[in-house]
Amino acid sequence: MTLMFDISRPLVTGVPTWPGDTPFSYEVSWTKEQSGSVNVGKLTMSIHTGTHIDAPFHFDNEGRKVMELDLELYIGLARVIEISGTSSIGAEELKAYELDGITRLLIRTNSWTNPNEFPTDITYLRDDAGPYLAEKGIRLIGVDVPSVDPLDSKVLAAHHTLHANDIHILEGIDLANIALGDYELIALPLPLVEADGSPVRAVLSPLK
Ligand SMILES: Nc1ccccc1C(=O)C[C@H](N)C(=O)O
Ligand SMILES: [Zn+2]
Ligand SMILES: [Zn+2]
Repeated sequence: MTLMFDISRPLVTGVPTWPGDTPFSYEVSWTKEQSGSVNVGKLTMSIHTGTHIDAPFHFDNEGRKVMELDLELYIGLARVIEISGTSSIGAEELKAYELDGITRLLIRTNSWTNPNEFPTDITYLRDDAGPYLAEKGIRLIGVDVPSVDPLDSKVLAAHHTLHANDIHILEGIDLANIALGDYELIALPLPLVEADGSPVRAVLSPLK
């Protein structure tokens, strides 16, 4: 039996976006009747909608763009852990978890409680999370919230410290129905050459 768990948030009209950011829209801009053969869709969205990855260019003008990222980090063994009921996560909380040999870590914070609304308060990563995770060999961090920083942060300390420690960022995954443990993750970004991030279809498969 091949099981695959979809941990992506559906992209649909009305999906929550960052306050002030571009609303998501899909429309058939050229109908089958008009074209004579096919329906042709048009997509308008902020890249930071739903389940997506950030490229360093998102928070650093000199940073790498999507096509320059390490593709192999978005496929492979990932561990899903839960750290909930805390307003932030740093080395202290992370120390409780066995992370040896783990490259990709997905954290269920359970702090985005209503998926139909943009959250007002989320569990974020503190400055010492990046260095601690890097020391453990983590290269990709995934969270079930729209940001690794506080929603009102302008300095984006977690984004910067994760990047400085060579850790790639995956945001907005949906881990609500996923049992904790190890999986094969696939969350490939689109080949957007100039982009600051990319929507991803993120899935977890049980290990064989
Ligand atoms: N889209 C935005 C609009 C305004 C201010 C921030 C954002 C963000 O996307 C930041 C967030 N940390 C993110 O990486 O998704
Ligand atoms: Zn983002
Ligand atoms: Zn981000």
